[in-house]
Amino acid sequence: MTLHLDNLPRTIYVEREGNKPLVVMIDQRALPGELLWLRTDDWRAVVDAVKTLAVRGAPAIGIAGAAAVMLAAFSLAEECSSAALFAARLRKVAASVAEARPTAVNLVWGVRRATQTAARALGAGRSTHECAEALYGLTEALIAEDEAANRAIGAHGAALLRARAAAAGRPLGLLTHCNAGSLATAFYGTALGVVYAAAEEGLVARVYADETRPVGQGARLTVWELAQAGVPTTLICDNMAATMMAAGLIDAVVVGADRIAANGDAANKIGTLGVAVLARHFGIPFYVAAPVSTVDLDTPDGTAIPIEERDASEVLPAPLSGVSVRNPAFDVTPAELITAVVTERGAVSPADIGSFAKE
Ligand SMILES: CSC[C@H]1O[C@H](OP(=O)(O)O)[C@H](O)[C@@H]1O
Repeated sequence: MTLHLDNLPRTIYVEREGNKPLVVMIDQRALPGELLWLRTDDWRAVVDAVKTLAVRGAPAIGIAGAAAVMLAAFSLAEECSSAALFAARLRKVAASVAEARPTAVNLVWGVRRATQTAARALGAGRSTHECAEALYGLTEALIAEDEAANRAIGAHGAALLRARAAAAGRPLGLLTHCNAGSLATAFYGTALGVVYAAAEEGLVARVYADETRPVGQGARLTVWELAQAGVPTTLICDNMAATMMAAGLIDAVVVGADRIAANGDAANKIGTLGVAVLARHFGIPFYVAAPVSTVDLDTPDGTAIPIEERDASEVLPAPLSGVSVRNPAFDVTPAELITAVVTERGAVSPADIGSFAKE
């Protein structure tokens, strides 16, 4: 299968306009209709983009978190008369950025990478402007690190699917939920990174993409991304997954994750748990693809993962009197329903993810 990954735009990156740093992000709210870009030097605009899902996906919002702290550092270096005041105000901004969305641990991880870099720079006697420049360098490094991790995840995931395709004697039908693709990362994607790597080996016959209500990351983002890349794709409603599995069309499920607890329980887009239960019923392997930065050793199990409750209007745009709405943006798949977690370091049983991530 000839892929066209060069058709995929980069999701988030940084650039200079003169000396001014800019964060450039695809505004994913406009896809698939329009490819629009947000370009800003204001950290508050980056936080708003995360909150409004203009930029979304665990690794992508981790990078956005670090980038927002970086933009704040450049502004504060101009405003603050002392390093102490700069440090205090940067810490306050960082805390605000980290609160933008609660479930994906990558956001806190990205902000922490930035605050640690800033503390090291200031501790080494660097100026506040030099500290801001160090954060710009960090943001570029995180973007490169993320893409490299995604390509490694893809390779490890393709190895698993190679064995499945060999056993089946044919290319595979895969199901995915939400968007854990290039659009959810700096580039290439995690679950879709596995798809791309496997597709390049001729291991993929077709991807079945859940529409993923209520925000439609599958219907708006995944099918657009896979079509751009040239992967045969079928869009299905979320309530069709069982029928596709019963018809023997699905050989494996590959999804992303927003936070993986120390015991291997994994939080991902709402609806993932249902897919995992169905996969278990039909004897279909269920893979979670995520970088090690998505593993949160401070969260012992899935019950401790904070689940974002988003606005009711995403589910019911016109409120009905007497009708309440729930809109949890994520659910938690227990480790026992996960066949393997595929990371950049390799594939591992979810039960072993804690020790694996510590290495
Ligand atoms: C590669 S992780 C992507 C992950 O993030 C999505 O959530 P959201 O679109 O709300 O940021 C979804 O859970 C994906 O699996």
